[in-house]
Amino acid sequence: MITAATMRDPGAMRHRSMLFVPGSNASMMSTAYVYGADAIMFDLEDAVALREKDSARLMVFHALQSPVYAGTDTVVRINPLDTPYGRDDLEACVRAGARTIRLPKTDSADDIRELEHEVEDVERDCGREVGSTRLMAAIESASGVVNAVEIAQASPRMVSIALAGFDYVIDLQTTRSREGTELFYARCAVLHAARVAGIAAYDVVWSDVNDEEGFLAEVELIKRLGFNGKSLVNPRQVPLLHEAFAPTEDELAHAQVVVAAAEKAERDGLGVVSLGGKMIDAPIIVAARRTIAFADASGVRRQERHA
Ligand SMILES: CC(=O)SCCNC(=O)CCNC(=O)[C@H](O)C(C)(C)COP(=O)(O)OP(=O)(O)OC[C@H]1O[C@@H](n2cnc3c(N)ncnc32)[C@H](O)[C@@H]1OP(=O)(O)O
Ligand SMILES: O=C([O-])CC(=O)C(=O)O
Ligand SMILES: [Mg+2]
Repeated sequence: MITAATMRDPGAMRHRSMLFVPGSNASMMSTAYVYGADAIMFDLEDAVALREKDSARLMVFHALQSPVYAGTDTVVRINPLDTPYGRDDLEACVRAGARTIRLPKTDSADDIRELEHEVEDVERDCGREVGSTRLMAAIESASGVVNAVEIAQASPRMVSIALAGFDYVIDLQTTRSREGTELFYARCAVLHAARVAGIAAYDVVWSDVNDEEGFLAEVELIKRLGFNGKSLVNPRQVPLLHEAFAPTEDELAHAQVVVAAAEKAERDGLGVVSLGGKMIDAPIIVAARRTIAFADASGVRRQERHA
């Protein structure tokens, strides 16, 4: 039986970066794995021109099976199922062993249930383990935002949900600003939906790849809101994002001391711990463990700490 627990490995929740790579660009696809993104997302949707849809699908089919992507978390953004390309995209990607399918323009839980049904048919057909393909939804409309909780909970295969800001602002009848005021409600709604469902939340892409300052300001905002990470369009954004999400050495050192004190209290049979006169309770211990997990994902060096 497919359960949420079997689909969601804790590693997927620690992802910060999901790098878009146009499925029609052979040169980008052949090198994308070197940039250290937590997940590589081959795109068959809006980055691919209509006349290249079939050739891009074939290239992604081969890239997914290439040994260079064997150790990479691969995501494919297929075309919506109500387009002439969606079902062919899905079949090719599931057959080739994509770890996650990203459904763009998800407006309702029914979109995910339809996708799940189709994925299961292909898995059975090609002899892949039923349930081995994970799903994620990109929310790109007001309907999607309003239905975000049902979408996030629509299938045990769901591992994450992403806000897609460019199409969303068109639906909202506004434009994308540098500070992102127009995205605030949607960001909070998508994030809450992810947390209710126990899955990861990804923020919008930042398209002006030369505006490093604007990108970093947005990253600070989404980190503070609680997002797991962000969809990216350019390799230069990967280290910037990872660095911004990495705890400082001081934050890591404090988290380690908190966890060590909590573990000692548990061994000593004490319920409440005091650290430097401050009470350490359960939420603080959870936050400290989260900091350590982020530090591990970011490669921040740990030192032995004792209570
Ligand atoms: C709204 C949406 O739907 S967004 C999702 C769809 N869009 C995409 O997938 C866009 C992907 N990104 C890109 O095409 C490009 O990064 C752009 C157009 C944003 C910027 O292009 P440039 O300014 O030329 O990028 P830049 O100069 O940083 O490229 C440097 C190198 O990185 C490579 N590169 C750039 N973007 C990517 C990428 N997304 N994946 C892999 N490699 C990339 C380039 O091929 C180049 O390689 P080279 O040095 O071997 O020639
Ligand atoms: O899915 C994404 O992150 C990008 C996208 O399509 C959008 O912003 O409309
Ligand atoms: Mg879009």
